[in-house]
Amino acid sequence: MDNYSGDELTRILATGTFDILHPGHLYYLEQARKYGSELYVLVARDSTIEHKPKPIVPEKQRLEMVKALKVVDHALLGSEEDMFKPLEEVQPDIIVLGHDQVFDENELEDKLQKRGFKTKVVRLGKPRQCPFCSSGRIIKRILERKRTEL
Ligand SMILES: Cc1cc2nc3c(=O)[nH]c(=O)nc-3n(C[C@H](O)[C@H](O)[C@H](O)COP(=O)(O)O)c2cc1C
Ligand SMILES: Nc1ncnc2c1ncn2[C@@H]1O[C@H](COP(=O)(O)OP(=O)(O)OP(=O)(O)O)[C@@H](O)[C@H]1O
Repeated sequence: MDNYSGDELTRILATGTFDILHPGHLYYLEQARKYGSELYVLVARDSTIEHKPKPIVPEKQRLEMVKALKVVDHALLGSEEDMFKPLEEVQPDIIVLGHDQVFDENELEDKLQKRGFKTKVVRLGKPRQCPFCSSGRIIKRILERKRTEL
């Protein structure tokens, strides 16, 4: 899809954990913002994160930091029970998935349709490459540094 250039309001939704912010997150959000005129960011709840280690930073603090980013128009915490519930409030036109997010875009679009949403789903391509553009890698680095100090 081309970058957004129209006059109408197009709501974009980006999602993620955003534990320990880094430039990769910024890059993702800036790329997502290009698809529309208003960027909503849904921050995952501590209790729902099961595909990787639980975040270090608690959900309210992760939300506060995401909200403060210039590229973000609105940020909210997700639901603990039903991932489609917050979408009733946001009503996104487009959901932008990051390069490595665990959802299949066609499957997600089908599920959204079944729930009555006309939302499109797009997936971004290449990630931003930098040594610490990953929360997991930052944590690993801290642990290595501490281990050598012992
Ligand atoms: C459309 C959509 C809705 C989501 N809704 C919720 C939600 O309500 N609550 C939640 O905790 N996570 C929700 N998530 C999942 C997370 O925001 C996040 O994408 C997922 O945990 C993968 O995280 P990661 O990319 O940071 O690894 C949703 C994801 C998508 C794509
Ligand atoms: N380096 C990067 N370049 C582009 N997008 C990124 C990058 N790092 C994270 N993202 C995107 O940011 C969103 C939130 O990512 P997430 O919170 O999982 O961070 P992460 O650094 O990838 O975490 P982890 O290292 O624990 O996997 C996802 O959509 C993810 O694809």
